[in-house]
Order: sequence, then structure tokens, then C-alpha cells
Amino acid sequence: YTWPNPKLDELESQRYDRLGFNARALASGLIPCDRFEFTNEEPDAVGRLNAADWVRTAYHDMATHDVSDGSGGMDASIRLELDRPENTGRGFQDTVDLLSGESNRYASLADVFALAMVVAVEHCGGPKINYRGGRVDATVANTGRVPLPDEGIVKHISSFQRQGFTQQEMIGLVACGHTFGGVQSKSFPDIVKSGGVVHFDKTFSNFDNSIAHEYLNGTTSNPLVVGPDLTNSDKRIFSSDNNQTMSSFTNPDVFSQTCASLLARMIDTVPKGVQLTEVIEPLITKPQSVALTYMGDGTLLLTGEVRFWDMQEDPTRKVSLKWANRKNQTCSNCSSSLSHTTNQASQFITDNGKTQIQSLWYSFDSPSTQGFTISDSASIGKFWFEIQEGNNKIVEDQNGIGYGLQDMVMISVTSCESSSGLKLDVAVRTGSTPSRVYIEADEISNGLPIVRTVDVTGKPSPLSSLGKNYAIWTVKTTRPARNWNIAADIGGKKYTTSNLAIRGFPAC
Ligand code: HEM
Repeated sequence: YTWPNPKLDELESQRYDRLGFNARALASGLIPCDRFEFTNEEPDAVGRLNAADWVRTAYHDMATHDVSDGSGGMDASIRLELDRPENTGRGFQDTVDLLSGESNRYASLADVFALAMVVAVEHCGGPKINYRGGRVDATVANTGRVPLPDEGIVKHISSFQRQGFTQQEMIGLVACGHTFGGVQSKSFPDIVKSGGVVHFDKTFSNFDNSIAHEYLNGTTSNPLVVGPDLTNSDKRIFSSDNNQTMSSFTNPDVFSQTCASLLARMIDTVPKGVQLTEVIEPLITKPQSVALTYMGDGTLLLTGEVRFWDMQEDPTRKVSLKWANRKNQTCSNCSSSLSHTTNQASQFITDNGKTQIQSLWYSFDSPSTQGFTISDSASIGKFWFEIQEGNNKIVEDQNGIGYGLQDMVMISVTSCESSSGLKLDVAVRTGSTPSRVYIEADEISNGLPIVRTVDVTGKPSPLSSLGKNYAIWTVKTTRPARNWNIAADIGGKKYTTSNLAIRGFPAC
């Protein structure tokens, strides 16, 4: 895709910025893979783990799907279905509590649930799973029901058929899911009488095929195989094709590949009418947090970062940022070198460490300035990168189109905060007549992401002391608690800053 694309940029970042510099939050819940967040609140939860909760949540959210009418599927309706017997235990509520903070206008809660499953599998030994975004959060419960362990094999086969999976795929999905976690005595006291959790296999915090090996060689303690007959659903399911599928899973590659494909289909099972995005692949050169600040002294300050996917350290490498002015004319001095230190490195690891990709980040600043100074009259229309390694020069400019940047609306450095709130000064390019200037702030309401908009109604004041190229619009508001941006509707088009993240302001 072409940058900037706020939705795909955000999903790509949550998906790929996993460890190290600028890492997003999901993987931190999996370090180590048997990590459990709620040990203090739930002292009797020995043996539980976030990874298992996340994988199970994704399945139970999806399993309401009905292929015959397209209803149900991954839509975060699980949070409205917690009173059902199949959703017993605290795992689902814990998952909602832990993950809802990662959702926002670009990543629905259902997208985050799907991604949490992907990250758990990828980070804890499993293969890379295709991930798309675009799920829509439900506001009412679905009617489809999730299988219970005391239902017979005939009912299970027809339940998975309703969800869109064949009998063989059912065997696969159950084995792929039950490589994590186990059965809790608290939720299913008839199955596990001993208290605590009895795990499905010995490597319960790791994605691997021990679930199949232990089942086939008779060493399993899986309570859904060797527990009370009535609830031996895994035994009935695994053996329902004379162990053919389970036998094929003794080959680790077959297990991995089958699960990668089934789990991707599981999270792509969405209610009819929902359009998912393309499979999100990493952007090789990805600008991030690129922003202009109006300085009021005839200049704009350009700040930001860029991530180069799959790059090794090279102390002799020189990376520079080049830009064209707002009329898209290049100029000889429109260039600055980017800074980098060795701690600006991040990692993406999957497939039990077999895939290890390092990315390096470079900042739009120099030892003396926090950002690059640009004349506010010539301004900037797009930028690109030049990477010099020895005699080799590479230009990264999105196949010639460059990385576009709007300069119609931006924050002014004169914004400040006092006990009565935030005085936000917005600089709008002179000569334009916005029909509306506003703030869009991400918030969570009733557990779901919403956008709060605040109109900047303060009369524009072309402050002569602050220069003639921008007029300042002012609003008094509260400081946004999550990500936010400033936007202006001009001539029927919406111009917006990038995500401004949470930041402090100087005192008024
Ligand atoms: C007929 C189908 C299935 C039945 C009857 C079933 C049944 C169960 C039961 C009874 C538990 C114990 C829950 C608890 O103690 O709170 C469990 C746990 C789990 N299930 Fe399934 N399951 C099925 C399919 C699946 C599928 C398809 C997946 C994912 C792809 C999955 C993933 C999990 C995970 C990860 C856990 C562990 C949760 C934890 O440790 O907290 N299950 N399942």
C-alpha cells in the first residue's frame, strides 16, 4: 500500500513492531509465553496464561458464525455473550480488559482479538499467519453457539459445518487451539476435579505438535481425552477420522502449515458484508509520527522517524531526508541527514526463532536540533530518503511518488496547558477558507473505540507577530488521553495531521 494510510499504517505497526525500539504492546503480554497478567487478582489461577486466553477468545468470538446466513463471526461480540455456559471462566473478560486499550478507530476490538491470536501463535513457536484488518465490532450478541465438551461428535461436526469448517478442518482447528493452555477446575469442575489447570499437552505455552504426539502415543493428560467419558470431546474429535489427521500432525511442518491456514481462515470469518483489508505485509520503508509544527518565526519544524525493515547496522551508512516544497519543486538545500543509534533497533521473530527480522529506525533530528527547520513560505509537499552505503546509493521514494505530507493544518508551538485545560493553537495555511477545523481524539466508550471530535471555533487570528503564512485558530479543551489529530475541511477535502500521540505541553 501507499503511505500514508492511517488505518493500514496502524495495523501494520501493531502487527510488525513487536520487540525492541517502538515496540507495540501485544507481545509484552507473551514475555515469557506462559505469562499471566491477572495472578494477583486471581491467586487460584496457577497454570493459566494470556496466550491461551487470547487463542480461545478468538475462537469463541468466531464460532457464532453461520455460513447459511452470514451472521456472526469475529466481531468482538464475545464480550456480550459471557453469560453463556460455553463462555464460562474469567479468560474472556480478562482478555477484554487486557486488550481493549489497544483498539482505536483504525483497529477495532475484533481486529485486536484476531491479532492477539496471531501474535500469540507467532511469538510462541508457531508459524506466520496471514493477518487482515477491517473487522467491525458488534453491538449486540450473536445467536450462533460455541460447542461444549459434552456434546456428541455428530453435533460437533454439524456445529463446525455451520461455522464453515469440514470435519477434517475441525480436527485441525481443535488441535491447533489446544496446543495452548488447558482445562480449569474452576470452570469445569466435573472435568478437572483436582483444582487448578490440567494442560492439554506438556508444552502448553508453546505452539507445537506435542498435542498430537502425546495423544497418539498414549502419554497425554489432556482432560478432554482422558477425562470423564461424557466430556471427552477431543478424544471423539481427534479419532473421528481414524486418527488420520492427527497422524499427519506428527510431521511438525504439516502441523504448522495446516494451523497457519486454518487459523487465518478462523479470524477471517466475519459477518456478511464486512470488508477485510489486504493481508498486511511490512512496509520496507515506513515513515512514522511525521509531523509539522508551526513555529511562528517564519519556519515549520519537521519531526518524525522512519523504519527500515530488515536492515543490519552499518556505522558507515548515511541516511538523508530530502524534500520538495509545497509546489513540489526540489531545492538544493532541502536535505538533512537522519540520526540513528544502535538502540533504535526492533525485532520481529516468528516460527520458533527461524524467522528473525531486524529493523532499524532513524530520526528526523540532528545532535543540535529536535527536527528539521523548513521555511514556512516554501514549506514542504513530500519527502523521500537517500541511503548511502559505500559507493552504493539507494533512493526510497515509493516508486517515484514520494511520501506526501500536507501543510494546510498543523499544531502551533504556542499551544500550552494550564490548570484550566489545554489551549490548543492550530495553524491553518493563509488563503484557505476551512469550513471546519477540529480535533479528533481516540477514546474508549463501553469497551469500544470511538472518536471524540472537538470543533475549533475560536476566531482565526492572523497574528502578524507569528507570521503571515498561517492563521491561528484556538480552542480550550482537555488534553486528549489517547491518540489524536487535528483536521480541517477545506474546499470539500479533509486535511489532517498524523497521529499526535499523547504529549505534554508547556505551561501557559
Ligand atoms: C468442539 C470444539 C471445542 C471444545 C468442545 C472445546 C472445549 C474446551 C474446554 C472445555 C476448554 C477448557 C476451558 C476452561 O477451562 O476454561 C478449552 C480450552 C481451550 N480451548 Fe477449546 N474447545 C474446542 C475448540 C477449540 C478451538 C477450535 C480452539 C482454537 C482454535 C480452542 C482453543 C482453546 C484454548 C487455547 C483453550 C485453553 C484456555 C486456557 O487455558 O485458559 N478450542 N476448550
